Amino acid sequence: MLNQVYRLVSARQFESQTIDENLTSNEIIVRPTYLSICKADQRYFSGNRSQTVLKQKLPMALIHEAIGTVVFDPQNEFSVGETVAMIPNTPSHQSKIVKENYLSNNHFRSSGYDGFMQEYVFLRRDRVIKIPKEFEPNMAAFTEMISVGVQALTNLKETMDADQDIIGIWGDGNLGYIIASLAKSFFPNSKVLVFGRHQYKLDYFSFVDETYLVSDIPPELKVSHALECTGGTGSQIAVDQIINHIRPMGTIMLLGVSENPIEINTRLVLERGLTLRGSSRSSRGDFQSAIDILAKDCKTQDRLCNLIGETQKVSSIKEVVSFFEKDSASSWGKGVMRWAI
Ligand SMILES: NC(=O)C1=CN([C@@H]2O[C@H](COP(=O)(O)OP(=O)(O)OC[C@H]3O[C@@H](n4cnc5c(N)ncnc54)[C@H](OP(=O)(O)O)[C@@H]3O)[C@@H](O)[C@H]2O)C=CC1
Ligand SMILES: O=C(CO)[C@H](O)[C@H](O)COP(=O)(O)O
Ligand SMILES: [Zn+2]
Repeated sequence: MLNQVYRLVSARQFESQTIDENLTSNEIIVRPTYLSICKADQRYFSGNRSQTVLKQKLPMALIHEAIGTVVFDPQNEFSVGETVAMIPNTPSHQSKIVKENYLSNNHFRSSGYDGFMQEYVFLRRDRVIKIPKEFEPNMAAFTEMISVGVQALTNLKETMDADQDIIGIWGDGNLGYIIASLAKSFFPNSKVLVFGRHQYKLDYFSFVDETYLVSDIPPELKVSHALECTGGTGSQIAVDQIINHIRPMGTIMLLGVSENPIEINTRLVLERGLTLRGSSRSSRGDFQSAIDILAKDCKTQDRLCNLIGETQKVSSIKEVVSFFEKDSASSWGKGVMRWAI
């Protein structure tokens, strides 16, 4: 079957390319409906990656956060028209030790492999997951990012010591907001504190116990454990501040993606017996947990709806380009495209 794939060929330039795809019985066909933009997509779109990486990964269809409707399932496990989230991570083997999102030869869509900016997406059936009908579709579009939050909080739970008093989240953007929204589901008895750079963003976090501007943290304030959700050069400053505000033997979960290596004060990491653990992407299990948490908890669903930023129906490549630009200039929330190409 001929399919149209909308690939980024160079910064700010997409091209429609026709590919011939054959469906195997283990695959289903999904028509994308709502596509949410991740910072990783923005870095490719704006050419904010090294020339070597761009040369290696482009042309490539962007977007790894999306829902769609089932068009065809040769095994009739999914009904036609059913809404599903698509899982970008496609592992080729399993391991009893390594989680599927850390396996070395897995394929991650929109990071070296075509993402969801396609007319139809052909996926292995274990790479789709049913979305409850009552979920707001713009919010459901960023289920992948919510599942990243589930993965990080699960990793933190696995690693942290018995002190669960105070969880600190550095970063007042999308990822910080998602993790703050999920934190009480994982640590109901912990205080949740958010540290950010902008008061107007911190105002969205009204449901957490305390928020602080990073320029104004009381010197004596200490957290038990911390999650770094800043990225870029902000990561170095955030990690340094966390090291100075974390109790001995605390765990720091690192989530922010930095283009260049950052410096870490290892002397203090050693002295304080800290654990630094990276958390990247998510597994099918994290998608299911994210959906289960939201299905049981309307408050968290409503909070995550407050993260919906710019939304727009897009019917042409020209509209996609202007939507990426609008999303990049937006001061709050996740940009979501209603896919009509
Ligand atoms: N590990 C994973 O699997 C994933 C990682 N990411 C990565 O996470 C990072 C954050 O993404 P996202 O939330 O969408 O981005 P946002 O830009 O929405 O959020 C980052 C926020 O952190 C603020 N910030 C910057 N420096 C600091 C600091 N030192 N202390 C506290 N806050 C700070 C930023 O302010 P300002 O704008 O002023 O800099 C911004 O408000 C990105 O690098 C992204 O690629 C995203 C998804 C999954
Ligand atoms: O957003 C993410 C997961 O949701 C990751 O940050 C993203 O996969 C990083 O990919 P890349 O190496 O291509 O920047
Ligand atoms: Zn992402």
